[in-house]
Amino acid sequence: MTAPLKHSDPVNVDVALGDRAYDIVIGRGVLASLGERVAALRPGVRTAIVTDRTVAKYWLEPTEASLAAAGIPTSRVVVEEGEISKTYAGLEKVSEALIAAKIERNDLVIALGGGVVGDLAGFAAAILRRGVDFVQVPTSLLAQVDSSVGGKTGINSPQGKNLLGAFHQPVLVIADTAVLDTLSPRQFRAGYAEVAKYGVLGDEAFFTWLEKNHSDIFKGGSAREHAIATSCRAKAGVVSRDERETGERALLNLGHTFGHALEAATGFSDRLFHGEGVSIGMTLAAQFSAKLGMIGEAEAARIERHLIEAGLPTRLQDIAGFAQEGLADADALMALMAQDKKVKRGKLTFILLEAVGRAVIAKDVEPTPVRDFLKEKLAQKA
Ligand SMILES: NC(=O)c1ccc[n+]([C@@H]2O[C@H](COP(=O)([O-])OP(=O)(O)OC[C@H]3O[C@@H](n4cnc5c(N)ncnc54)[C@H](O)[C@@H]3O)[C@@H](O)[C@H]2O)c1
Ligand SMILES: O=C(O)C(=O)C[C@@H](O)[C@H](O)[C@H](O)COP(=O)(O)O
Ligand SMILES: [Zn+2]
Repeated sequence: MTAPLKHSDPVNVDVALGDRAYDIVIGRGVLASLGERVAALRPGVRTAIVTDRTVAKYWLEPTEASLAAAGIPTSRVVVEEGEISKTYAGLEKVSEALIAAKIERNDLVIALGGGVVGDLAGFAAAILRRGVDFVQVPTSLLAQVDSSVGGKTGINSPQGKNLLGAFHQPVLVIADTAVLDTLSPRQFRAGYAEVAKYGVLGDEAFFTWLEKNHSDIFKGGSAREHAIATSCRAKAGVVSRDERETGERALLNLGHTFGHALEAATGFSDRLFHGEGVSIGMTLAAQFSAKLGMIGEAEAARIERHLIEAGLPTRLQDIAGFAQEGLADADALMALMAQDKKVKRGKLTFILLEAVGRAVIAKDVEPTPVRDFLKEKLAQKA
C-alpha cells in the first residue's frame, strides 16, 4: 500500500496492456480536463456521450462544456437510470442513437455515469460498426474503483448478470472524485463494498487502513482519492496480467457468485444494488471459507464487522422482501449460480479466502456443501 495522496494531486494509474494501454486519471476537478485530453489523444474526433437521467442532471453540461472548449463536437444519449437500462432494450436504444448520430469507426463514445452506463455504453461501442473506441467517465464510487477499469462490458439477461458482453478496453478513464459529492449515501455505500473487496482479496494492509479510515472516504478529501487510486492500481495490475480472465482475474469476482445470484433473484431491482450484493456475497464467501476450515471464524467475523460499520448489508435477511419465494430458497439460488461465468463443465468455481488479504480460486466445488451452507444461512432469524 502506498502513502495517502495530498488532496490536490491528480494521480495517474497506467493500465499496462501494450498497444491498448491507457491512463486512469484520478482527482478532484479532473473532469474539466476531459476535452483537452481527448483532443490530444484523438485530434479531430467527434463524440457521443452516453449517460443516465440522474447523472445528466448534474454532470452532462460540465462534460459537454469541457469537450466544447477543446472544439470537440458532441451528441448525447440519455437512458433511464439503473439496471433497467442494462438490458436488450437499453442496448437497442443506445445503439440506434449512436447510429443515428453517425458515430463512425474513428469517433469516440463517452460513457458518463455509473457501472450501468459504463457497461452498456462500452458494449454498444464494442459492437457498433464492429468496434468503436470509448472513454470512461465514471461518476459513482463503484465505477471509479472498479467498473470503469478492465474492459468488461455487457448487459444482463433475465437469466443472469452480464451474460451478454465483450471485453473492450476504454482508451482513457477520467475519475473526478468531486462528482461523487452528488451521489446518494446508499449508492456511495454500495460502491464501498468493491473498495473493501480489494483489501479482502489481496491487500491486508489496505483492509486495515480501511477499518481505520473508512469514514473519511465517505466525507471526501484525500482518503477518498487514496482509496480510489489503491483500488484502481490493484485492478490495473490484475487486468494487465490476465485481461481475459483465464486465471488470476477471477479473484476480482470475490463475492460475486453469491451476489449475482441474489441480484437475479431480486429481479435486478432497487431491492439490492450490485455493491450490496457483493457485500453479502463477500460475507458469505468468507463464512463458507471458515466452514471449510480455510480461515478462522474470527477472520470471517472481522470482514463482516467492517462491512456493517460501513453501513452495508451482510446477511440474506438484510434484503428487502427476503421471505419472498426464490430468495429464501437454496435450490433456486443454486440454479441461478449455475449461470455464473466461472462455471466449468457444470462445476462451480468460488473465490474463497485463506486469510484477510489472500483470496484463492477454488475450482470444481461440489454443490452439496454449498447448498447445505445456504440452507443454514437462510434458516437464520431475520
Ligand atoms: N465492468 C465491470 O468490471 C464492473 C465492475 C463492477 C460492477 N459492474 C456493474 O456496474 C453496475 C453497478 O454500477 P453502479 O453501482 O455505479 O450503478 P449505476 O450505474 O446504476 O449507478 C448508481 C446510481 O447512482 C446514480 N449516479 C451515478 N453517478 C452519480 C452522481 N455522480 N451523482 C448522482 N447520482 C449518480 C445513477 O444514476 C444510478 O441511479 C452493475 O451493473 C454491475 O454489474 C461492472
Ligand atoms: O473486472 C472483473 O473481472 C470483475 O470481476 C469485477 C467485478 O466487480 C464486476 O462486477 C464484474 O462485472 C463481474 O464480472 P462477471 O464476469 O462475473 O460478470
Ligand atoms: Zn462487481
